[in-house]
Amino acid sequence: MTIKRHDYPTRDALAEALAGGIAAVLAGGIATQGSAVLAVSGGSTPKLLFRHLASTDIDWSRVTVVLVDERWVPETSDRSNAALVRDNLLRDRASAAHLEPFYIEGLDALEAVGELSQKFGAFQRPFDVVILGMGTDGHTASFFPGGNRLAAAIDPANPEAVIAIEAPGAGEPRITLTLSRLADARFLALHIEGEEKQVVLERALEDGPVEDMPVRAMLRAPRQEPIQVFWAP
Ligand SMILES: O=C(O)[C@H](O)[C@@H](O)[C@H](O)[C@H](O)COP(=O)(O)O
Repeated sequence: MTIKRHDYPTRDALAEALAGGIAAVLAGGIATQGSAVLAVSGGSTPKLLFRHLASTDIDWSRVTVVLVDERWVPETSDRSNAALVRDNLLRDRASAAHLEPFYIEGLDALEAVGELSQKFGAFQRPFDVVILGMGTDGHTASFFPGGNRLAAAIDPANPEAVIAIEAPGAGEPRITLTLSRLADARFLALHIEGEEKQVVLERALEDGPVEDMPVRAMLRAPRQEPIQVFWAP
């Protein structure tokens, strides 16, 4: 397992640096492929990062933004990751980017999986950039301890792009990109903040079952490049 730590004195300094790094990788993807895919997490941590990223000067019209995972709620819900991205990332210069959300009105997460798997399975591989978060229970994406499809979600040989998952700590049912779609990203960052998450990360880096702390599956995934861990107090 290789990680590279990037520690910053403040969350704002972290957001500025990480936004700059993401923008550079996306610009490289656009230059070489003509377009780029950025996969982002929801939750509370990425808001400041999104604000910084939105003002970076790249050709956002060539960027497709996808969600690492989504809570199965409409965009009118304040739990919607798609709404978080629309409100905080798809603005300023980044308003030209295209968001490909997961939520489909009228279907539950399980019913939507077939259509979503097809759609997201057809996306270019690998993604240019994947930004992960982490919960204090050791989940990342929607790979939750006790998740009903956790084994399939973190199976590196699973050919499916997305999976529906429910877990005691997850709130509503969720849709998540699978580990196999996330782990081969050209630039893969774990964005965590606060002392508590630092301690959780240290525990995750120790030996122990992935089922207890599913972020381990990502930290242990074989990669050419290290996972870039961005942390601020
Ligand atoms: O939709 C989600 O909940 C996420 O994508 C999830 O994996 C998130 O990254 C972590 O739960 C951290 O969340 P916080 O940033 O709120 O601590």
